[in-house]
Amino acid sequence: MKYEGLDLLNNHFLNKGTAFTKEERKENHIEGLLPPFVQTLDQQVEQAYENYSNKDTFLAKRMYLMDLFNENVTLFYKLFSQHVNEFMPVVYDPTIADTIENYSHLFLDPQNAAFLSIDDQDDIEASLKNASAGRDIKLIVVTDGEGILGIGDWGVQGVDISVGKLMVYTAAAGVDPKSVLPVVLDVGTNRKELLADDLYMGNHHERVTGDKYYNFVDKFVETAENLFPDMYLHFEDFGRSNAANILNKYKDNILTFNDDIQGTGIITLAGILGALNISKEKLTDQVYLSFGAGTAGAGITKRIFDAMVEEGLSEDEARKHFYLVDKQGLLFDDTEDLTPEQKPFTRKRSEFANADELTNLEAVVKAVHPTILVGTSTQPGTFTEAVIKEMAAHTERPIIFPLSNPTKLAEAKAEDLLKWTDGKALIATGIPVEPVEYNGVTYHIGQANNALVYPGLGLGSMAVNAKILSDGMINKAAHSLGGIVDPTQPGAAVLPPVSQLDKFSMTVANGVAQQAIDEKLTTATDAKKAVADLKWEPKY
Ligand SMILES: NC(=O)c1ccc[n+]([C@@H]2O[C@H](COP(=O)([O-])OP(=O)(O)OC[C@H]3O[C@@H](n4cnc5c(N)ncnc54)[C@H](O)[C@@H]3O)[C@@H](O)[C@H]2O)c1
Ligand SMILES: O=C(O)C[C@H](O)C(=O)O
Ligand SMILES: [Mn+2]
Repeated sequence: MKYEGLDLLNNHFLNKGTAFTKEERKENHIEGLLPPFVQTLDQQVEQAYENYSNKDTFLAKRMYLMDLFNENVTLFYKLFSQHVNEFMPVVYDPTIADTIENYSHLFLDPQNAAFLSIDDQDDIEASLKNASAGRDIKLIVVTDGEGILGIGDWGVQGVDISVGKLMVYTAAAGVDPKSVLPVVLDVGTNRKELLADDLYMGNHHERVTGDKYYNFVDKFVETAENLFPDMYLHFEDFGRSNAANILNKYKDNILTFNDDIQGTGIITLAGILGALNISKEKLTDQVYLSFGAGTAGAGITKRIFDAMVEEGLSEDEARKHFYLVDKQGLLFDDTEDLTPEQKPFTRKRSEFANADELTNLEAVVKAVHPTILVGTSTQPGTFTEAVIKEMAAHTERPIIFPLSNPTKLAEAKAEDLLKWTDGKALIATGIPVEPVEYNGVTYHIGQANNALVYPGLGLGSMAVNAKILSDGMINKAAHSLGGIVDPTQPGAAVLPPVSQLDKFSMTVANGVAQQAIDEKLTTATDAKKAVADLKWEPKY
């Protein structure tokens, strides 16, 4: 189908705006619809950046960028690619949390998303076809909005996380924006203020659960697979009771990925390897404490556990290095309401003289002397001075990762962690943090956010159209981020900087594609060529 006239200007994939040449304007019947001067893409970028810079708040900046995306995808990504560091917190976390909480009130445009309602299941196929509009979809990010970041259940408003994650795929790894589709599964919401809000745009009923819920997810997966057989299916921010079930159901049969479980596991392992590269310690000597053992906490624990086993420990030996703390305190084998993912990492009460007192983080830190403390609890400020000083009293370079997002939920601030440990802590945070000056040293703080790996992992997997996403491919991604940061520099970060996101996404993509080839999960033979062939660039 040929687009011309206003249809062309209104198609954000094809629109070049003021960059349409005189000839193109004539040929496509848009002469007179634009100011006469023909601009270059660079001039458009300059003008857009000026406008962006004049907005006062992150929210206003984000709204401006979303408008730009809706007008001209090429311009949006060219601009994004030139300001990755500056735009990430605006296009993505933490600002995206504000737009999700206020989605129904801020709403202007559905941004190509497919809205699938559990109440209209016969429409699934038509909805996916309508939203894809004939495009060859290779990547879907789907959410059901139940476990958005750490802010919980936001129903259909969670669609913005699918939109935002996809924008990062393109900015970081050059995934073709024409090949992606954001999807939200609207199964209701349990957030009372949304149900009571007349302007709430989702289904006004509580979440549907059980068989009806899982059948709906099944129907979506099956329909999407039929329509888009080469698709990479990325699950995001599902609730704690469903995320792992869904991953386990599909991971051995289709090319699928759970970002909160697997993506977070990869980036945290990469961060820990980076920290150990600085401290020159061994992974198998570490004592690991997970504070918050939900989707992310348990997913990370499993990844670090697997890494210890790969480094030579038996499963039983490796398990002894792990402690999980959740709402109930330290998790024991007799703790009530354990999730299946928590069970393998519980402890026996008989291991402790004071087991019944281990109901809070400080008591557990005192009892087990962790060398690594990872926070995925959604509980702000819980890495207190007392907790951190106790930890630092028993290990030379404590590895401390407060990963809860968005900013308001982080377990601690990097500057406090450095102060409380006299600059010894090896830190990574979930959200971006400016470098911290302490005692004359500039400490760079790594961002352990899955956004540093999922784009490359996805591009590599899609490039070779791997049958599934294997543990080997995941492992490869985790080991691909080493060697970029110089660990001998004082204040070195444990992870490479977001400003190099595009570069190391390619390293991850190439490594993952090669691993898929080595494991015979693809018919492709040349990883680098496959990745380069799939990579999209913003240009006219
Ligand atoms: N940095 C990253 O890349 C990344 C990735 C995924 C998740 N996260 C963050 O991790 C957090 C958790 O996400 P999730 O998907 O695992 O959510 P989740 O709901 O599955 O898990 C949260 C866990 O914290 C526990 N918890 C609640 N209160 C607690 C308390 N007082 N003490 C100890 N534990 C407590 C809950 O019981 C639950 O098990 C969120 O803030 C999210 O933004 C960060
Ligand atoms: O979205 C993020 O910033 C990371 C992660 O997927 C989360 O749920 O917090
Ligand atoms: Mn997430």
